[in-house]
Amino acid sequence: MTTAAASLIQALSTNNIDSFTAPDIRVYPASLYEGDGVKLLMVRTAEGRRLAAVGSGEFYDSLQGDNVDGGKLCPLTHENRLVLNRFVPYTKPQAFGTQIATMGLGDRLGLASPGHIQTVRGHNIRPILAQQSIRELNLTGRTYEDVLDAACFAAFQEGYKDGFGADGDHLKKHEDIEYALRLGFTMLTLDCSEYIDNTIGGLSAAEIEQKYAEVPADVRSRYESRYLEKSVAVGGTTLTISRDELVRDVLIYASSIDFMESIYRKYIAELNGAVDFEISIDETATPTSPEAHYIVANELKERGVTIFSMAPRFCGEFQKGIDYIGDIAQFEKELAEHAAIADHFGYKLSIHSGSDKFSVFPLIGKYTQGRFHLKTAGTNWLEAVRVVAKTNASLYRRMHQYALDHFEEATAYYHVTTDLSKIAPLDSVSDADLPNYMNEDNARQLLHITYGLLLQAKDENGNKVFADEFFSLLAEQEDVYAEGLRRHIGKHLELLGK
Ligand SMILES: O=C(O)[C@@H](O)[C@H](O)[C@H](O)C(=O)CO
Repeated sequence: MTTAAASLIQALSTNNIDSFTAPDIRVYPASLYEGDGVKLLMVRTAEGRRLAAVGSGEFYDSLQGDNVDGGKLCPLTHENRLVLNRFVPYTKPQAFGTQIATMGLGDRLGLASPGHIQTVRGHNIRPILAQQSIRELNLTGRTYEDVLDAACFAAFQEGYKDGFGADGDHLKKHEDIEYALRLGFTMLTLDCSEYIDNTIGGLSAAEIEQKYAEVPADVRSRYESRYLEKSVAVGGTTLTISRDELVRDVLIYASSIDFMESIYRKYIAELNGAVDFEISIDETATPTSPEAHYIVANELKERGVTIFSMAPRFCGEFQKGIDYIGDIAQFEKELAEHAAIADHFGYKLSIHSGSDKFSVFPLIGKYTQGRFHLKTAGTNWLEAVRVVAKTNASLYRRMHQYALDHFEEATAYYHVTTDLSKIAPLDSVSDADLPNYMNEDNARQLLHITYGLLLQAKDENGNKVFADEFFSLLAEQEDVYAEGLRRHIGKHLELLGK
C-alpha cells in the first residue's frame, strides 16, 4: 500500500483530514463520520472509491478491506454497504408518505447520486436515488443490489442526512416485487399496463355493449350503483360519469383495479407505511380520463387500498428525454382535475417520463400545490453522454454512430417519435459542437433509448466496446458530471417551484 494511503490513515486517526493532500488520493470531506468506535471517510484512490476506516469494535471489524498501518481501505462492496447500513442510519433508504414532494432520480450508471444529492440538498423535496425498472436492469446488466449499493454509498459520500428513497419501478411480476422488497426497497411502483384493455377504443358501440354484457352481473351492478350517472364534486371540479364513460372505464380498468388490490393485500397492507405504494397506469395507449382516474381511485378507497401516488397516462405525449408534446391548454385542464382527484383521495400525482417536461413543470407545481412525485431517469444518462461529448470527442462519435446503427432495435423498448433525418450528420459537426447534440430532441432520443445497447455492446472477442472507456472517463470527470446534473436537474426543480 502506498505511503499516501498510510498518510491518509494517519490523518484520519489524528483528525487532520482538512490538511491532508496527496496526488493520487481524493478525499470526500462531506463523508467524514465518527461513531461506534470508528472514523470513516470516503476517498478515491487509483483503484477507485474506498472507505477509509480507523478504530476498533464490531463496526470496524465488520468492514472488509486492505489493512494500512492501523487502518484499512474498504472497497464499495455490497457486503460493506450492508455494514454501513447497520451502523450509519442515514445511509439506508426510507419511505416518505404523501406530504412532501419527491423526485425519482433514476441512475442507470451508479454514478449520478452524488450530483443528485448536491442538487436537491436544501430544497423542499426528497430524492428517490435508487430508482430503476426491471427494463433498465435488463438493459444495463445491473441488479437491484447494485442500484441500492450505489445510492447508499452516495448518501454516505455526501453526508446526506435528509433521507432518500429506493423505488422498484414499473414492477409487474410477483417475483420482481418480492426481489425489491426483500432488498429493502422503500417504494414500489406497480405497473398495471398488462391489465389495462387498450382495445376498447377501437370497438364499435355494439361491440362494446356485447363486451360489457359479458362482465359478471355482480361486477356491473357494483360499478353501476356507485358511479352510473353520478356527479361527484372533487376540488373545484364536478365530474359526471355517463353510462358510456362508465362502460368504457369498467372494460378498460376493472381487471387492473383487481390486480392493484391483490398486490396491495399480499405485499403492502401489513407494512404500515414502510413502503410507498405507487400505481402506474401511464405506460399504456389509453389516456386516463379524469373520470376514469376518479373511478380507479374510489375503487381503491372502497377496497381499503392506501396508495402514495398515482401515475395516470396524461393527454398528449410524455416521451423520453424531451419536452411535453401536445395541447398545453387541454393538458392544463385535465391536470387540474387529476390533481384535484389525487388531493381528494389523499395521495400524490406521479409524473412519469418526467425528464425535461419544462413547458408544463410550472403547471404541475401549481396544480399539485407542490406535492407531487416526478420521475426521471433518461435525462440523467444523457447528462453523462453530454460529459462524453464535452471531454472525449472520439468516444462520443463512436457511441453516436453505434446508436444510429442500432436505433431500430432500441425502439422495441421505448415509444418515441424520433426523426433521425433531423439529426445533424456527425461529420458535419465539429468536436467543439458535439455537446449541442444533447440540446436537440431527436439526438437526445437517439442516445436515450440506446443506452442499454451502448453499455452492453461487445466486440467479436467478447470485450465491452464502450463501457470500460465510458466508465473510466466518467470517474475522471465526476465533477463535470455532478455540475451538469446540478445545472440540468436544478432547472427541473426551479420550474417546478422547488
Ligand atoms: O426507463 C425506464 O424503464 C424507467 O426509467 C421509466 O421510464 C421510469 O418510470 C420513468 O418514467 C423515468 O422518467
